[in-house]
Amino acid sequence: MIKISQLNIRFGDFKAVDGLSLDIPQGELFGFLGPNGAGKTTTIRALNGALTPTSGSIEVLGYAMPKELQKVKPFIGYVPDTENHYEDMTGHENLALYARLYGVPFSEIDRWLSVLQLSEAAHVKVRTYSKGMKKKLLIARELLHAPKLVFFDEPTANLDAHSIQLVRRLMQDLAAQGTTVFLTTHDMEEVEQICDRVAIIAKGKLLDCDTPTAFITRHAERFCDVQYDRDGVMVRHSYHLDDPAQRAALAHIIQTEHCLRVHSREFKFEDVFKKLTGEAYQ
Ligand SMILES: Nc1ncnc2c1ncn2[C@@H]1O[C@H](COP(=O)(O)OP(=O)(O)OP(=O)(O)O)[C@@H](O)[C@H]1O
Repeated sequence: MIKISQLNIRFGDFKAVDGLSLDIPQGELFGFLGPNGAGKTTTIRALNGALTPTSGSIEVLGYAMPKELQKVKPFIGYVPDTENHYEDMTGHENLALYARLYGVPFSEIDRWLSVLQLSEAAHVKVRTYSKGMKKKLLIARELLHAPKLVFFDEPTANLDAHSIQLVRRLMQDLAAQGTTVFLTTHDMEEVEQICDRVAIIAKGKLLDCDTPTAFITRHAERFCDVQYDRDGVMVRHSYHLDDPAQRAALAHIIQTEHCLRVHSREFKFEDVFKKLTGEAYQ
């Protein structure tokens, strides 16, 4: 579905993407993560054919990019992180423009407005829409032509809790139906909740690629926090459970001290991300 081999993208002397290789099968909900400036948007632009790589190769749906962009374009949806609607037109009119462009029946407009819970606002000018409504209209627009691959750039930023759940479920449904979902997000809870596989990049380089669970298992640092009362003074201490000496020290404290609290720390995907991208866990 997507095959990236040894991708390099330079801006002058600056390497924005550095030797990136990825293989993403059809129907996968793939998370593409990295700190600010890591090279995510640059990579997505190359995958969309908006930018020609310095070297390396990209294949999307079996077509070479950017050479065969026109052939692959009808099968791709791209939900950018900023809206670009015609504000003086209604939501329905905005979608109608795209429906005509892609030869999609108008019944699909009503269906997608309903899926994104925008039916009531269908005939209201987009100018009056809230930020969240504009984002949802953007998603409806990019799904209208039933693409086989959809790029979502921060789709749940600025959405309320209800809409976040709606959009996350929608991405999961799309993947379950065989659409490949390429998701960029800074929301680590989202990644843990919905992604099948995740790639983390930093400074243009791939750090690791796997399932969220495998990331946690491989990179987890296990800590136990203890509080005990020693002669009327509250002592707090953390033990690294991967260190045999600290495990023994913890066992000793539990046996000999009056422990008030023994608490193993939860290691989340966010902690893995921070660890891999340079922010220490402790
Ligand atoms: N057209 C350009 N010319 C020069 N440098 C660029 C250009 N586009 C991007 N860059 C640089 O490439 C690097 C990667 O940028 P990119 O936008 O891909 O990062 P990102 O991972 O999407 O970041 P964010 O999470 O902040 O959106 C940055 O240092 C950016 O300044």
